Amino acid sequence: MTRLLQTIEPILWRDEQLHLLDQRVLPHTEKWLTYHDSDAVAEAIKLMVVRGAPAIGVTAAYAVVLAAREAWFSAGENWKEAVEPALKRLTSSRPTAVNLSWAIERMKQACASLSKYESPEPVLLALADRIQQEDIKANRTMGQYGADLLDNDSIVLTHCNAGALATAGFGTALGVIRQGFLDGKIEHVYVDETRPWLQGSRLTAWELMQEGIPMTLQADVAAGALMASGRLDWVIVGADRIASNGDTANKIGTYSLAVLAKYHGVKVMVVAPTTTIDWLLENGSLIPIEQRMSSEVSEIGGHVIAPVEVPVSNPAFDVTPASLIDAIVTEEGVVSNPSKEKMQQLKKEGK
Ligand SMILES: CSC[C@H]1O[C@H](OP(=O)(O)O)[C@H](O)[C@@H]1O
Repeated sequence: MTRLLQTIEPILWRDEQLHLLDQRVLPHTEKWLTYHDSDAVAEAIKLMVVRGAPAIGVTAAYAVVLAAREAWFSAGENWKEAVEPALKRLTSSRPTAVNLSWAIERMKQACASLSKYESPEPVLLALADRIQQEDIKANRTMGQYGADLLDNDSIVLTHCNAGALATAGFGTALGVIRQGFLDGKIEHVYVDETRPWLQGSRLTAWELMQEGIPMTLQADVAAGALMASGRLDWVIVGADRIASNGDTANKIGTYSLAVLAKYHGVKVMVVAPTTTIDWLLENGSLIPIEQRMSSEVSEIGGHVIAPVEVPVSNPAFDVTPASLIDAIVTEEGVVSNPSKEKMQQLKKEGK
């Protein structure tokens, strides 16, 4: 029987405020932070209190509600002009995940349709709630689409965290792994620790262990040897921005996994809602790659591990060309061996 898993939901709107599960201190501390100011939410996104492309988008939608409330109280009928600067600051909080700008744009379109003489909050809150529920629904749909691609007794590897914590709930890559496990198709999951921010060891391991899904944590650098062993069937990952030809930006290290997978005959599955697809981008070379602070590499848990003032490069994402991807799973359907033509077909026909 398929149990409908009630997974954690890291974003909650309650008592007219936004509550975020602080993912910087998981797995050993479960701490919720409360926000009533959109600039504080922008800072929370930048600092990765909340992270993961879809989760960032849902969070931004609620931050627009907070910004519009403030604009209405401060500027009254001029709230539409007054809200603009806060939305710009929200949009610039992280550059790669297109879900962020997509959600803010969708909320802005709603603002444009509202009367300037009434508080925008009720309508905007209803839309933010809808965006949150749409994400969970999409994740469950993708979970089944992706699980249907798996053979029985599949052994899979995942990188970073594309789980319930990276979304409004259930997860994208982990949604496929959850549904695959529920369908009896997952024998084992290998979890890359995912340096430098350790989303794998701190977040993905936590999610899978809570649900009793058999997994093993490994150092990122162990992935090649695992593939060489011949044991691995799939690499299953999320995405932060997918170009119109299928090139995919995801956590740094994904490209390396895809090259290794091609060499070892392991299949690569990208799982992402269509809100992650940037139809305006010709290819992946145009995806902005976030450069994050040096201390994420030179320190662990606040302990300095490298020489003081060591020069650091810390790109948060890399781009995997569509040619190295076997399947892009969306809530509108699966694109096998993605190409510009096949992505256009998805856009036109959907599922
Ligand atoms: C559900 S996709 C999540 C996606 O976002 C992660 O990046 P970050 O933790 O920096 O927000 C990673 O790329 C995941 O695949």
